[in-house]
Amino acid sequence: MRRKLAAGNWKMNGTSADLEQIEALAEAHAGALSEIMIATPDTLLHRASAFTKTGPITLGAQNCHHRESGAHTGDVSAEMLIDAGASYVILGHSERRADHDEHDEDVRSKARAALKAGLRVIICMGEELEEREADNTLDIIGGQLAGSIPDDVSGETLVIAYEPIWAIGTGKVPSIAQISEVHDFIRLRLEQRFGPQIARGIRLLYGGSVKPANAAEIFAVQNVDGALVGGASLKSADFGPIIEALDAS
Ligand SMILES: O=C(CO)COP(=O)(O)O
Repeated sequence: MRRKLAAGNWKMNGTSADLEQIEALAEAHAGALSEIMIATPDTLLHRASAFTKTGPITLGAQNCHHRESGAHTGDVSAEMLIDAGASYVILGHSERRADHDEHDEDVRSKARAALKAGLRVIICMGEELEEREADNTLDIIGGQLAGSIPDDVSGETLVIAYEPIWAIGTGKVPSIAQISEVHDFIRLRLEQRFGPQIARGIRLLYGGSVKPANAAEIFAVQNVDGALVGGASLKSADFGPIIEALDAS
């Protein structure tokens, strides 16, 4: 049985004043059935870890370097993230693919480094609007799956987030049928590559304009095991109802 995961991606938002949002979530959802992960900026990880020592909240980072250490000014290794309090790292987010020219092979080597260090990885993938309109979505996702995911994964260590680029921060959400089609396709490809036992343990998140108002409908989809939430994860008043919808699904 896969444990549901409500994952928040704070992106480049948040200073120490916002730690109270994590504190409030930890208090309000101490008994949550779902796992709750918040990927803060690296600068907040250590202080946020004070609120996540007990209870269902785990912390994550939003990127890591593919090497363990060395002369890489401005970069952060997986081991450093663990040291600061992270147990997850989000990799291959479309914003990093666009802003930092990250490609599938970069995501794959970062994922290898993260897994080796002991982080769990959330690998993101998704299509552009033109690709969706040209009916190429499954080809794009199939390519990203094959290229971004390393061989040595398990249901414990790998989470995949399907985030259509055109749905991120736009208020637009794919139809339930579209979400279902992509998630079923990802599960099938994982089964073909890793075998049914591993594939059935890997959690598949939907991401892109998830809000309290649409969460329950999305969580009712069979192969949706949770969400990767951007804007609505910044305030506990928004993220809380999403966690409750996931617990109830
Ligand atoms: O990119 C996302 C999460 O990684 C989704 O962001 P929004 O929830 O703000 O659309």
